Amino acid sequence: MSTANPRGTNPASSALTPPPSAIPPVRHPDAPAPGELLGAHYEDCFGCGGGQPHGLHLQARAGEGVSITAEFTVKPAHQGAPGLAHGGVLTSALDETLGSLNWLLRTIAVTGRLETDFVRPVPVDTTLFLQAEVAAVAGRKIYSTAVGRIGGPDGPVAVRAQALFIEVKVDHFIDNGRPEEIRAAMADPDQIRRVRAFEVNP
Ligand SMILES: CCCCC/C=C\C/C=C\C/C=C\C/C=C\CCCC(=O)SCCNC(=O)CCNC(=O)[C@H](O)C(C)(C)COP(=O)(O)OP(=O)(O)OC[C@H]1O[C@@H](n2cnc3c(N)ncnc32)[C@H](O)[C@@H]1OP(=O)(O)O
Repeated sequence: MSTANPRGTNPASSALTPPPSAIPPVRHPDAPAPGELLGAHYEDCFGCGGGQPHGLHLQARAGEGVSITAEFTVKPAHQGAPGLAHGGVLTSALDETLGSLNWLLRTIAVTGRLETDFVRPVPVDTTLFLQAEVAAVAGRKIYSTAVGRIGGPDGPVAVRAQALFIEVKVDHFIDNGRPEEIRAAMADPDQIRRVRAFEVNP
């Protein structure tokens, strides 16, 4: 996937254009190897968790450099129009894929802005083949792009997105999440291990 013109003919808003001071992303030395499945970052995540019956159950795999591939199959629960995926659900799949990129940087970050181009309708039962990469980093700001294809990893483009993620500390979740879920997450050793992996690294 090229970052030269990730949206085809549609320009992104200026907030999604890296500033001149931006630098190329650096893959963390402990990032999962290319081809490795990342697994869910949180069991109850709508995008990747196994604990959400109607969630996307998106599976992301590390790619080369700071890139990710992922697959998501549209289920009847994801419809907007009869037999077609809801646009917001497709954007969620893009958001999740783009968010997964931050694992390769070992940075905790949240979506600040996300713009989606819907290029083709996506029918129920279709698998969306997603590819995403970080284009540039400027301080806490991470600029990324993603594309979703149908029919196969090299099939026609159905959706494209450009995003700005903002780096946050783990306190972002602790301070803002509903206490019930935060307490449960903090009592789960697997969850703590996943978060610590980010915190102890430079
Ligand atoms: C113990 C339990 C913990 C459990 C945690 C579990 C897991 C965590 C680990 C790993 C996660 C891994 C993968 C996640 C994968 C996928 C998930 C999908 C991702 C999401 O779905 S995540 C949900 C949606 N997301 C939000 O819920 C964000 C709500 N929001 C805020 O929380 C604040 O808004 C925030 C923090 C974004 C910024 O706030 P802030 O105060 O920290 O920083 P500030 O405002 O100063 O912005 C700094 C610079 O970014 C620029 N900037 C900011 N926002 C911008 C925008 N929208 N457009 C253009 N520029 C923007 C400013 O202009 C400034 O730029 P400059 O530095 O140049 O002045």
